[in-house]
This record gives sequence, C-alpha cells and structure tokens, in this order.
Amino acid sequence: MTAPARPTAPARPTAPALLTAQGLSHTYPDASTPALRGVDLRIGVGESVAIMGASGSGKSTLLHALAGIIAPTAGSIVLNTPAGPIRMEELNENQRASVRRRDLGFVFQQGLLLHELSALENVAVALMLGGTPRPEAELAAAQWLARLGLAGMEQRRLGELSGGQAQRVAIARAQVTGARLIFADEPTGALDSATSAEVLDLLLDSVEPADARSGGRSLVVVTHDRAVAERCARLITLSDGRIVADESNHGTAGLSGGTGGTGEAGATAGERA
Ligand SMILES: Nc1ncnc2c1ncn2[C@@H]1O[C@H](COP(=O)(O)OP(=O)(O)OP(=O)(O)O)[C@@H](O)[C@H]1O
Repeated sequence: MTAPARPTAPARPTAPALLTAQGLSHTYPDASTPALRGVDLRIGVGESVAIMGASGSGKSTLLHALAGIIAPTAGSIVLNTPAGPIRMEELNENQRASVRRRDLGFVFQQGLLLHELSALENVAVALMLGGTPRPEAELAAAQWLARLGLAGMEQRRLGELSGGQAQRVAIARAQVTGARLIFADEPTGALDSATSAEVLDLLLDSVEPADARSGGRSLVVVTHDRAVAERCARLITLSDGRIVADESNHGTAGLSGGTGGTGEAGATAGERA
C-alpha cells in the first residue's frame, strides 16, 4: 500500500525549475530488477539537495540519470539552460556529453581529475574542451583556484595535493564553466571530518539563488554522511529505487522516513530557499 501523501504546503513562490524529471526508471542490462522505479523530481534554482538511502537503493543511478551519464530506460528529464530547455531523453550519447561539459559540473569522490596534469590544467581543461583558448582558460582556472584557497599550488600535480586540496580542484573545475547545476557523489567520502566540513562549505558556497546576473546555481549531493545531508536545504531519501521521503531540512525534525510522495517532489522549493 502506498504511504499517504505529505499534506500540501501552503502556496508560496517557488524557485524556477532548473531540472524536472518525470517517471524515471532504469534497469541495467542483465539486471533482474530495476535500479530506479518511476522517480519524479524537480530541482529548483538555488537549491541544495542531498540524496541519501541504503547501499543499492539507487542513489548513484539517479544522479547518473539526472546528469545524462546514463540514459534511463524510461522517463523524461528537462534541463533548463540559458539557451533554453533541453529534453535529455532526445539526445544521443555525444549530445549528452556536450550538455555535461557545458551545463553541468561534477565533484566525485575520485575519477574526473587527471593525475598527470597540474591543478591549473585540470581546471582549465574543462573550459578548453568547450573551445576556450588556453591562455583565457588558464586565467579563469587560476582565479577559481585562488578563490578556493589554492593560490600558489596551481602547478602541483594532483598526486602532490592532499585529498581535501584535490576536492577543491574538483570544485573549481565544476564551477569554472559557469555550470548552473553541480552533481557531487560522495564528495567527502575519503576525507577526515574537519577537511570534509571545509569541502562541504565550499560546495555549499557554490549554491546561488536565482539571480538575473548569474542565473543561480544548484547542488545535488549523493551522500552516506548525515552531517553532509543535514547541511543541505533539502533531503531526499531513496529506497529500492523510489523516493520515500523528500523534505526540507529547515523547520522539520530531520529524517522521518517513509513519508511517501514521489509526486510533485520539490514543489515547495520556495519554502526551502
Ligand atoms: N552497472 C551496473 N550494472 C548492473 N547493476 C548495477 C550497475 N550499477 C548499479 N547496479 C545495481 O543497481 C542498484 C542501484 O545501484 P546504485 O549504485 O545506484 O545504488 P547506490 O544507492 O548508489 O549504492 P551505494 O550507496 O552502495 O553506492 C543496485 O542493486 C546495484 O547493484
């Protein structure tokens, strides 16, 4: 039996949608059961959204589907970009890669950074892949690295940086292109708690409300760490490929679990802002 829907919140202005997903389902090839089952989700501009859930509940699959890393087997995703709305399910793999490069930023526990490159090159390359000339890309990269506390470390290779410093490079890389939506998958998973808090501060600093100048920026974080989730404005809980709770971290008493409501998830974004 489906759990009763959470009472509807009073109508309030909602942040404009940055991403809207409907009916997202995904079954991996050769898998007998779906990893995602009919997820509806709306991410507003300026939101910070944590996704939690037990191991295997579908967190990474959801993040990968929302970010166009995988093509879900069913459902639709509309990403609102400065150039207009993009329907992700209509894109082929190359087109999705362009969207990821241009419109999305990624901070993963490991992976995206290139160990043989310097901190500066790792950030600049995100712009150069989009056609920005190297000198301009390196200037912007240096500015972002300085902003994230890495001035003087531009020429260090990744292997010469601590885990927290490497994550700062990843955050700089995710933001240097002006991406309005940043996805982070266990961004603090390999860090001690003090460094983890610093990295989280920097990630949350990247969130900007809707604004005519910058357009605003949102953050989606997959995490096992409740301390990380509690710092985000909104907490979504997955179980068995479904959203079982979607709640504001402001004014609610933490995670109650099983509140149902995969419906207009995020409809009260304005309340959370
Ligand atoms: N490439 C794959 N091929 C087949 N099955 C997969 C693949 N990736 C994930 N799965 C399965 O899909 C389900 C959801 O996995 P997913 O990685 O999304 O969960 P998760 O909540 O992120 O887990 P964790 O917290 O352990 O990282 C699991 O049953 C998993 O075994």
